[in-house]
Amino acid sequence: MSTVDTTEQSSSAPRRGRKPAPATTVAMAPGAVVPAAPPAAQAGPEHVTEPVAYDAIVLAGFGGPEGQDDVLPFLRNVTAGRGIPDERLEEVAHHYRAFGGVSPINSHNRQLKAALETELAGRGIELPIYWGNRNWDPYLNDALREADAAGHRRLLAIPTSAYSSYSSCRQYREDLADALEDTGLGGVLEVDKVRQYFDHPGFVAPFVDGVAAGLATLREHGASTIEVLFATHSIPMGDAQRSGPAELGLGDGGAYAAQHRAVAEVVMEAIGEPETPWQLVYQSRSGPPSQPWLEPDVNDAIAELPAKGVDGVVIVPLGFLSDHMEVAWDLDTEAMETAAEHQIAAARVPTPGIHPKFVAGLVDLVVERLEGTPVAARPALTSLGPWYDVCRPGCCENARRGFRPAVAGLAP
Ligand SMILES: CC1=C(CCC(=O)O)c2cc3nc(cc4[nH]c(cc5[nH]c(cc1n2)c(C)c5CCC(=O)O)c(CCC(=O)O)c4C)C(CCC(=O)O)=C3C
Ligand SMILES: [Fe+2]
Repeated sequence: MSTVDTTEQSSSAPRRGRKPAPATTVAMAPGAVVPAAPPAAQAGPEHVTEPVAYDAIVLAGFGGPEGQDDVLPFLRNVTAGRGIPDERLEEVAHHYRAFGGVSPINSHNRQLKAALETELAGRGIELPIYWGNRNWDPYLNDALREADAAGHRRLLAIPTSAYSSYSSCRQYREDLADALEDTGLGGVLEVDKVRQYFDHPGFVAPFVDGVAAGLATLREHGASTIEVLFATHSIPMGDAQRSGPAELGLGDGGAYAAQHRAVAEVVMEAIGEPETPWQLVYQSRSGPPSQPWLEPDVNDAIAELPAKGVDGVVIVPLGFLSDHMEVAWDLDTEAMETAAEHQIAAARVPTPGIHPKFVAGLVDLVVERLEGTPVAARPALTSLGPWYDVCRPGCCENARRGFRPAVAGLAP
């Protein structure tokens, strides 16, 4: 039994025991486009192809506690109005308490902001970045007030979330609309957002490096039959079905699951191992047991591996940008324990973090909107993208909460 954590492995670490990546990785180069049949990629009002003179960027984060006293107030913010019982909050608080009440997420976003500033400066783009969170200090309200005080008027938001769903897209749009309302800046500032970037080469490239390195590490440690588990946040089935615009008809898991599956497929192709078994699994489920959420859970999937003759698992945090609490607890603590229990060697792939290609990719997304890049010239590695700049009415709506105003949406 061995548990190998590749967390610290940098993308530039030598990949021993692998032949050079095959030609398919060429598709990872920024600028490469997969022009395949696009349900979403057709030019229309959802894509803005006029240049816009944005004068600042808002980095819109989730937020996390930075000490034991922050933990419960933070959790109350996250679950505000959702009737999540205190027992459940205590359960989650325990994850944070085990780490001194500090989520690494804010420090990651500070690093990302600094890396983006360096990248922008290096390209001669003079756009300041204001960082604000949905659930903790500094809040989106603070970011908007700061941008306004500095005289900015047209803001482009970069949410720290790559996929479509209520929690990963619309809720950021709604909270930005709330922040405009709260600060009284609704008529003063205009806030757009970059498209969801699940299939942007800059987001995908770090996972390609990481999965290749994870497989190599496990093989070096003697694993012979390996399965790759692409893990993302579970969400309620109803949210999944409503993720993305209904018109796309992407089936039970909606755009959310379809986007993850498509990216996972691209990653396996890019490392030249389309035949290596993989599956999409889910983590961090909450909510009452009576409510169906996306499955299987990562731990259940790991428990099934020995019966399939699998002795190594690569765990890919495909749904996340940084090693925050959902990664540190649910994957590095729980899933690693499950793997050890079942005598499966496990390697956890790094999140994009501040990988230079990821940072450059986010700046590419900003440039795309500054220049109004034609849809056909926008890089996207799956046939689902390039995703919308502006969401259709009802896109990613939350059935439980009903309609709330949101920025970056088409008028109903
Ligand atoms: C899709 C998705 C992402 C990915 C997109 C993105 O990154 O935005 C994400 C990220 C995150 N989720 C986080 C934390 C939490 N999420 C919760 C609750 C929930 N998340 C949901 C979904 C997602 N969540 C859902 C459907 C709920 C149930 C509540 C509801 O019905 O809407 C709760 C409440 C307690 C609980 O219910 O477990 C907490 C504390 C943190 C911060 C980690 C840190 O502090 O380091 C991050 C980055
Ligand atoms: Fe969450």
